[in-house]
Amino acid sequence: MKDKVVIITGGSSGIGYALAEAFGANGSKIMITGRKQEALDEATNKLEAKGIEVISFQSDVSKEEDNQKMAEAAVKHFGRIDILINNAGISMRALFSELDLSVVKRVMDINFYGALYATKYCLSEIEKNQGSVVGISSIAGYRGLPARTGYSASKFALQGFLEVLRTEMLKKNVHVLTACPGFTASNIRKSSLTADGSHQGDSPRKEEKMMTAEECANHIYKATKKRKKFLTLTTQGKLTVFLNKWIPGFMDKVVYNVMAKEENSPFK
Ligand SMILES: NC(=O)c1ccc[n+]([C@@H]2O[C@H](COP(=O)([O-])OP(=O)(O)OC[C@H]3O[C@@H](n4cnc5c(N)ncnc54)[C@H](O)[C@@H]3O)[C@@H](O)[C@H]2O)c1
Repeated sequence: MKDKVVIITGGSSGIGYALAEAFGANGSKIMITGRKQEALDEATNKLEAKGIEVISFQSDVSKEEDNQKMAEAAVKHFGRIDILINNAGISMRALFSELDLSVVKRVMDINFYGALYATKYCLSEIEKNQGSVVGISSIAGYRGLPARTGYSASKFALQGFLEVLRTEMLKKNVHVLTACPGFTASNIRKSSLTADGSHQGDSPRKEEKMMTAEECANHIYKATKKRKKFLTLTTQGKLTVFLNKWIPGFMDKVVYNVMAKEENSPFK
């Protein structure tokens, strides 16, 4: 991974920031992107203090033109792109019957279209270098989670896109990884959108009991290095994917009961 140029969207916090640390610690050159320059500056300073070669680029993944500019800026600065990690994402939590449809659109624009745009503008460079496209999906991209219609739909769509890309790139030796973390401690649940599009504010789950962002990033780093096609994390996540394939009706009940136990569950 030494000297590989890695773009990480949404790289100023959570799993994205931990990925910047993991790749950077192994000698990769990093570009982190995000919407807020202040958060990017703070993350860049912390990474530089660890001896990591890093630049930031202010960009909203849901805006196609920002992704084109991002790819151009990476090539201008580093001369190449080897790995794109489509990490930027948001979540939502509300029953579909109560949900303002603009929330689903916002989630799709970031989680699905954001990855599509970023990949579109980085792909020719990645092809030249026989590099990698990594998509950070979720267990929710294999098994729909109640009160997460928009989120699950965006991750199912992402996985469909990645599967086709992987197949199209077979003879070009471009590696495509679909990475599916399970519950990982981060801000994603606090910033989740509610039925009317406002932020949830609190996590409904015990974040301290989850995998850390650093552990998650290390798994993704290793899977990228080994050019694995799939990474499914946590025993609970693997079991969910496996059982859902064979007994989806039974899993409806299991998943309903698990999600209904969350704090302030919309089912109550
Ligand atoms: N934390 C989990 O439990 C979990 C589980 C499975 C998958 N994931 C996925 O991991 C990825 C990272 O999430 P996280 O848990 O680290 O949460 P996080 O909220 O810490 O990170 C998400 C990052 O994306 C950025 N972002 C959001 N909208 C953006 C936009 N329009 N343009 C650019 N950047 C934007 C945020 O600012 C943030 O830096 C997401 O794709 C998420 O769906 C997380």
